[in-house]
Amino acid sequence: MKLFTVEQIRQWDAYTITNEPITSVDLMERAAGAFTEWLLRTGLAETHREIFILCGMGNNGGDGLAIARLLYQAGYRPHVYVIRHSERSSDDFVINLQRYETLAKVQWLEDPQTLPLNETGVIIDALLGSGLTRSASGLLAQTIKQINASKAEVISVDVASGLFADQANDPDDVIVQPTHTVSFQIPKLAFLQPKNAPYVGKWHLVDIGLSQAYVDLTPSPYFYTDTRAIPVLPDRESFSNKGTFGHALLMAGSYGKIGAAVLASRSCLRGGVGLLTVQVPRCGYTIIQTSVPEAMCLTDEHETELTQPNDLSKYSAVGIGPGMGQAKASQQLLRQFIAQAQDIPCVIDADALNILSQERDLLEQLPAKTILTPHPKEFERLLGKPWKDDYEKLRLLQEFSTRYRIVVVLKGKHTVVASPDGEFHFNSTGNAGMATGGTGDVLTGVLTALLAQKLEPKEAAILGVYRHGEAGDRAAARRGMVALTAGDVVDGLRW
Ligand SMILES: NC(=O)C1=CN([C@@H]2O[C@H](COP(=O)(O)OP(=O)(O)OC[C@H]3O[C@@H](n4cnc5c(N)ncnc54)[C@H](OP(=O)(O)O)[C@@H]3O)[C@@H](O)[C@H]2O)[C@H](O)CC1
Ligand SMILES: [K+]
Repeated sequence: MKLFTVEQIRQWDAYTITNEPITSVDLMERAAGAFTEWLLRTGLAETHREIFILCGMGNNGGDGLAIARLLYQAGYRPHVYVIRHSERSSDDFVINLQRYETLAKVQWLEDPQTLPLNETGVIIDALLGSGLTRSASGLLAQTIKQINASKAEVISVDVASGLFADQANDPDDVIVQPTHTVSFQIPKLAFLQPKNAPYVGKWHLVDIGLSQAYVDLTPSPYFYTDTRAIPVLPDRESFSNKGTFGHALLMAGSYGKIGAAVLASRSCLRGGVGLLTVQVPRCGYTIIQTSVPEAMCLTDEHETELTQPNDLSKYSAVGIGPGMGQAKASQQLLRQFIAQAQDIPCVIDADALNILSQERDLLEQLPAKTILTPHPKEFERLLGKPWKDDYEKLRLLQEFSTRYRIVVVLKGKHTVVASPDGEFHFNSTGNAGMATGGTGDVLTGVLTALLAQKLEPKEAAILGVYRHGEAGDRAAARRGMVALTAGDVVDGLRW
């Protein structure tokens, strides 16, 4: 799914109004109808619950008033408040105010302290939406503080009031902290940024029928990987043999961390590779041979560390780094590996990334088909500097990916795949149970398997990250997030 900036969403609105055609107030009616249907379907607005609808004077407030009317017509009796936060009001706000007032009165809120909010009620937050132009202050900020203090269930319309939909907020901004955000048509970029988690809650999309033609015509670097957008593996022909699906090499493990090599190997096999060779230090030989009998084991001459370069020419892809440690000899090995692997697709992870951060000249020499898989701390080390906010992080990520012509998988709740063509693909699968040791090694194995099957690095990264998260979701469904281990993620892989 393509994602847009606030300015593009405004143009999308206008394009739909002109080309469908539909009047803007009817489009608002459609948005309010979709929100109300969601609300009634979820049972969050049961009849015994008090419903408070807090409206601004722009189109987000207009949505709030239209929702109030639809609920009223469905038999509910919401308390509707309007806040005078601006000199101006939008035309569709005015129309919807008049329509509501044919049924009941609204209250113009003068003093937020008087709001009778309580924890058994449900608050519909329609103060401000994507039209936010500055941080909330004054009466608006006081109202938002009251909402957050109420402990009521809060449902934000389109976007939490006070949250910028496509740029960073200041750390001390006052922003609604909703339980749910019900957003129109597409997730806003803000929903995918880690620092915004408290200002999004669980987010849901409702379809308001904005023009598909506009989506097709409008370029954007931002994408959300949902089921409709994942790349596919080629079909397995009935005459294929194990050679068809590539021969992968994993270089992983050190004394005390052979488990990382085991996990990456198991997931590489579940990723569909034809043949797998695992290079581990001597101490890992028996472990690999007994716990991953499907793999061939290549033992390093060193007892506890990876040190030995080997002939890479027979491998279709290599994954290097899980559990590898950062011993001097392993640093030298990585240097030799990079020099040798120029024509081989490879995944560089974990300790190998930390070695790259220290030996920065190696970044300039990375093979053309490289995927790096840092978590935020590792990426910060690779950059050599921290970022100011999540959006600056994305800019730096894009610069980094373009400069070194590599795909970077930045791991997190919405893992983002950045590619040298400037695109960002945010992942939609996975869960907090996966924040546990070894899940990164599992991802490295999967990505190596996909590269070995000749997927391009960008497609391999988007698909592998998606399936890895999906496997984690299966594991969480079976065991719960607390009990989830990296091995369960391997078991959850399906294609
Ligand atoms: N395509 C869609 O998704 C549709 C969205 N709809 C809804 O419309 C809003 C966006 O509406 P818009 O009128 O553009 O913006 P807001 O309602 O968010 O804001 C209105 C005005 O508020 C003023 N403003 C902005 N920031 C502040 C602030 N910090 N303090 C006080 N006032 C503020 C500003 O006006 P000024 O002239 O005062 O600057 C804004 O213009 C979207 O989120 C959806 O809910 C449609 O209903 C359907 C299609
Ligand atoms: K809102």
